[in-house]
Amino acid sequence: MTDTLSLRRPDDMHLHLRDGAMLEAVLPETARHFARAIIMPNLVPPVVTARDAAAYRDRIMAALPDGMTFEPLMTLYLTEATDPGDVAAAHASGLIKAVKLYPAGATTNSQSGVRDFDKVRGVLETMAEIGLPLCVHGEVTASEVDIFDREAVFIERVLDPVRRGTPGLRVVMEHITTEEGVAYARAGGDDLGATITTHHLVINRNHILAGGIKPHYYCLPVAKREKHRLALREAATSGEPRFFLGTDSAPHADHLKEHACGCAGCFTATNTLSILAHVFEEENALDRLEAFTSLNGAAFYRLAPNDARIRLTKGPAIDYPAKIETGAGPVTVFDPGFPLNWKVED
Ligand SMILES: NC(=O)N[C@@H](CC(=O)O)C(=O)O
Ligand SMILES: [Zn+2]
Ligand SMILES: [Zn+2]
Repeated sequence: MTDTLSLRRPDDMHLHLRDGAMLEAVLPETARHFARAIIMPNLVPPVVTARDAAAYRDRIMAALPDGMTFEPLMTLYLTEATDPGDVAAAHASGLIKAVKLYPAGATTNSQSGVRDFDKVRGVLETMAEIGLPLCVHGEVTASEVDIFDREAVFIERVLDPVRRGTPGLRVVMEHITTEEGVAYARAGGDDLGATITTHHLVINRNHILAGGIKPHYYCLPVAKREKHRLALREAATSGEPRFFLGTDSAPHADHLKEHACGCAGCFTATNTLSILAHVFEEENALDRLEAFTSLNGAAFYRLAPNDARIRLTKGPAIDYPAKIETGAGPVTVFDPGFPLNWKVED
């Protein structure tokens, strides 16, 4: 029986660090275990220009506690006014690793996102030329589309036409939640990747709604029915290069989650690796955990994998905080609903 695991230091290819007091509190939770992360740009106001991204990167590095190392991989928030020249320059200088597409109104702080895809055609064409990935929040926003169908409908109505209209565009389907998402990612070539979150491997929609509403399990895309969770577990543990970890760890202060109109997002940075080891062990796939957390994402982003390693050991249930304190209020740590026996060693 395996009770020790050594992995190359992981990368989180979809992370929300926020800003200010929240950034200060959540950054160490990620930097403790992860070497790098793709940093989501949905601040208020969003990170739209190269200048915004450089300033945000500096604030992240200033918030990093002494003695910790971490490399933020910056992204730009795509708007209908984004300048292709600014994007190309930010890529050429090494400042940004991706551009993020939020359909306007799809999720937290997406109101500056894209409504009319014709308006971003020039940027997408530039990105295809220079090989810069587009990270996509893949949900339609049409009010008549059922929230549980919004990902599958997006693939058909938006993602597939955009990809066909911009040959060579490299795309990451972010936080996929459905068997349709898994199948579409699999049908693509090397220019298509997909992130899978920790929480979508653990919860289905019953966790949110059965026996009382559980706001800390509410995120977007919303967790779907059990067959979709099983499809995600199969994909994540398959070792296939197109699937990699993007935790989408998305902190919101408790008073904004436990609210009549609660925010979407699960905060998983603190215990993600312990949960993933548990899930991969259940699927008899511990030998493929490193591909998911540390190799596949780096390869997609054309980065060398990290040289440093982390070690996990299996033992008595670990302790982790139910909440972390932040200057913006307490933030609840995702509760997987089972004890965690895999511990990341210091
Ligand atoms: N995933 C979420 O539920 N929330 C994210 C936004 C996002 O990634 O869609 C957030 O910024 O809070
Ligand atoms: Zn999203
Ligand atoms: Zn996100």
